[in-house]
Amino acid sequence: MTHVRHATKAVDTYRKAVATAATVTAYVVLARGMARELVPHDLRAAVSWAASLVRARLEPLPAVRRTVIINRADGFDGRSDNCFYADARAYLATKMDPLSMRRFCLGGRRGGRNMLSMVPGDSMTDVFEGVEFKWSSVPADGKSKEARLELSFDAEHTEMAMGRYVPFITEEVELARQQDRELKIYMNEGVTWRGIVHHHPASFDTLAMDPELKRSIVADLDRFLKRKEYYRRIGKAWKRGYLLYGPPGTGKSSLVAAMANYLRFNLYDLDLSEVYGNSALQKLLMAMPNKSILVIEDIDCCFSTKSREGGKARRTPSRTNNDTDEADDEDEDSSNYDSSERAQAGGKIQAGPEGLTLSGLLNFIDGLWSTSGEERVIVFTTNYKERLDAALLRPGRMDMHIYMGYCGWDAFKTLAHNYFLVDDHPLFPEIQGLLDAVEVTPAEVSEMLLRSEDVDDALSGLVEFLEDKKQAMCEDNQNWASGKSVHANCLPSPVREELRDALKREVGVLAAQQQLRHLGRRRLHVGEQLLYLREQRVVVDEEVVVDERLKGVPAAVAHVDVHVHPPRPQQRRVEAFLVVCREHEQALLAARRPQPVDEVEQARQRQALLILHLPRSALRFFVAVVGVGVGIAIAGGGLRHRGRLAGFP
Ligand SMILES: Nc1ncnc2c1ncn2[C@@H]1O[C@H](COP(=O)(O)OP(=O)(O)OP(=O)(O)O)[C@@H](O)[C@H]1O
Repeated sequence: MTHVRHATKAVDTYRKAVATAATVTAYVVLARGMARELVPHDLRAAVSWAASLVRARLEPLPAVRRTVIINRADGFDGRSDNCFYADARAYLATKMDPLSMRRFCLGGRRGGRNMLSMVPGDSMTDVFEGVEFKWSSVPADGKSKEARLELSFDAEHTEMAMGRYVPFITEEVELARQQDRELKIYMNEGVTWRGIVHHHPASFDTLAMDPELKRSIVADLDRFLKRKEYYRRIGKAWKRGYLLYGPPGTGKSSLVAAMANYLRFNLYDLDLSEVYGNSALQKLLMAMPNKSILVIEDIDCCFSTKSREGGKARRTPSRTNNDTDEADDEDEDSSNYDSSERAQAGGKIQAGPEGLTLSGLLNFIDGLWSTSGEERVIVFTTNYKERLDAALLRPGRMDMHIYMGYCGWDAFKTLAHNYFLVDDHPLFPEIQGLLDAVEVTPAEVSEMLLRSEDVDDALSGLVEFLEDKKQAMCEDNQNWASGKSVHANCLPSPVREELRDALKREVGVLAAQQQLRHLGRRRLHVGEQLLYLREQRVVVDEEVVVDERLKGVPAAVAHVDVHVHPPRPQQRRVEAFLVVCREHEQALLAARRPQPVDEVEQARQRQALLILHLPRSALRFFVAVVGVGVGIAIAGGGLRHRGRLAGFP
């Protein structure tokens, strides 16, 4: 019943509404007819004009548009290229979505990729800060022989378009170009830089290190990039310094490469032993462009202690700290060096005002770079921070000190992910426990992971390696305590340091370093393997990356094994084998086999002479192309064969 009552009520309401509408319409028609009849035509026209005036006031005006024409060729002569045309095309290519376009052009390679572009006659819209900008590709016509781009927008946004949008496009494209460009690494040769393409794959993703530290480095680099105005305002050169320190093989060079890849800056690897004086250094530094990274590796080896202590007896950087010790020994025992070596060394060792000290170098960099150039990063690396000059460690000198340490759990997980894309594995807990117990470098772990493509095999191999290391460490600790022979790498760090110093002091390992320096080698990984201290005989195997830059060239990475046999200080003998490894493993073995001393001596002397007289580039060529697979022996007091020396009293 209620339902029927509701329906009847609705029908009544509807009827009333229809009747009212009909009445209103009838009145309007009637009023219109009467107005037409009664109101004079002029009055009606005046009312209509007034109404249109009010309407025009209330309605918005159609927007005035501005159009910017961007020709392919430049303004006046029409012969040079218009840079902004290329920028705009590159920018639009990144904004085009092929899925939403009916047709588009493909071509004009950039950074090894094909670029999309509009078909002449088509247009697209880009939105910047909420404002629409219309881009059209206009075909050639009577006005212009070449197709052009047109950018149109509402006139009220003209200021924004020219002041922000156009510069934004240029900056974006410049940034993308930087990302696309091939990076280079430059080495100093005389007073010039020589560059080769730098394809180091290291990135912050692949770098195995403490994640917090990694984040802080990236944040620091980002902040540095953004602070152009800040540096200008405080009147300082726009540069940032990083000191990387830690044991060999912990990723210092990899971090430098990751920085270069992240910033897209070229690397300038300064070998101070090749710099003959202040003016040469000045020329080199001045020749470095903006957006570059200056790297000086093993900075602790570049300056003598005396120069560090106040410059009383300054020398050029070609001598190492360690050399200094040796030099002191030389005073006691000048028979250690023959006159030709002395002459050779003398080519670079000059006392006096021309010599560089570390603080001098730093001031030089500050001075030169504050007057010219900007956006530079400077990186020093060292294995021994404690040996560094106070000038370098002074607050404000190097902006960030970064310790690259042994492989921890987080670092291992990064490596495992890099090599096998695994984030978990049944062997992980065991590995974690072992990593807590032994000191192992990321380089050692990487090497173990590289040994097999099968994750189970590789991780089992790593577990075995770590267990051996742990075992050796325990044994060596016991041996060390009871005065027996030791495996130095497995000793606790302080003891190892002590040993290293003792080794240097007692047996002059650095005689070997001095020799190796003449081979143009870059870095020395001191990895003492066996110390038979009680027998007063030391065998040191030093692995030397002859030249980091040769990586990637087949057979370019070499080992130098240095064997020091020091019965008495004045009878030191140093033997160095420079052996191209990997593909030439056989040659390495052959070179180690006992051979008649005379033959070996002659052959090696020839090679040594050849190498000593070759410039670095030729040395690299020699090593890389000819593939020197045999050892080069150099002895402190003459060349000798290992077999003979092993029996030295
Ligand atoms: N932290 C790391 N992350 C990833 N890989 C690493 C790391 N450390 C070392 N490696 C691996 O070991 C190799 C050697 O490392 P790298 O040359 O960077 O060490 P380093 O600390 O610079 O050594 P050195 O002090 O002897 O110059 C690298 O090519 C890389 O494969």
